[in-house]
Amino acid sequence: MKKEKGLLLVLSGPAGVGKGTVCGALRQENTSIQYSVSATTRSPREGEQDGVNYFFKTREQFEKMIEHDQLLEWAEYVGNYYGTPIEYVRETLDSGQDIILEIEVQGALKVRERFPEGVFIFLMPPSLAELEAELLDVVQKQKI
Ligand SMILES: Nc1nc2c(ncn2[C@@H]2O[C@H](COP(=O)(O)OP(=O)(O)O)[C@@H](O)[C@H]2O)c(=O)[nH]1
Ligand SMILES: Nc1ncnc2c1ncn2[C@@H]1O[C@H](COP(=O)(O)OP(=O)(O)O)[C@@H](O)[C@H]1O
Repeated sequence: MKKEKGLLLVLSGPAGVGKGTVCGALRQENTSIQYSVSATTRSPREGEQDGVNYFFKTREQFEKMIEHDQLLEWAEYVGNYYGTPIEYVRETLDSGQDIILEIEVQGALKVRERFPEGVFIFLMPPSLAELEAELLDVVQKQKI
């Protein structure tokens, strides 16, 4: 019998809304959901590992990935490229496992064009004022 394809889940929303927190909580649950590791041209932060948090690339390497159609979607965000390597997503779905992407909004819209059968989750802040306060807090902590 043919195996059912896995489910593509996309978690998106504005910066600081809590996407990372939701994904982190999901990981604690030890579900069988797989997590897509994105490629990015931003520098690794302290404690981040190549291949675990992101695949860290130069702009030239990233542009080659775009050229060779190796990304399901990509976007430029705050001066850096971010993109989802397509092969792992395909393999995972073909093997019948579910996969989640945690990506910003432009990327999520592109995924929706290619995979309309996916499940798209858009996280909203309780209010714009709370989002603004949260972002100011993040900026102060990271001294962006
Ligand atoms: N379009 C797209 N966005 C991504 C991808 N990977 C991460 N992002 C998003 O890029 C934004 C910045 O991520 P990051 O630099 O790790 O900072 P932080 O998540 O705000 O701490 C976040 O909104 C991520 O969800 C990707 O593969 N594609
Ligand atoms: N439900 C929530 N209520 C209040 N603060 C939250 C909530 N979820 C996450 N946070 C806080 O908001 C900040 C941004 O969360 P994060 O998950 O990094 O957002 P994103 O990945 O969308 O940028 C963190 O300091 C986190 O602790």
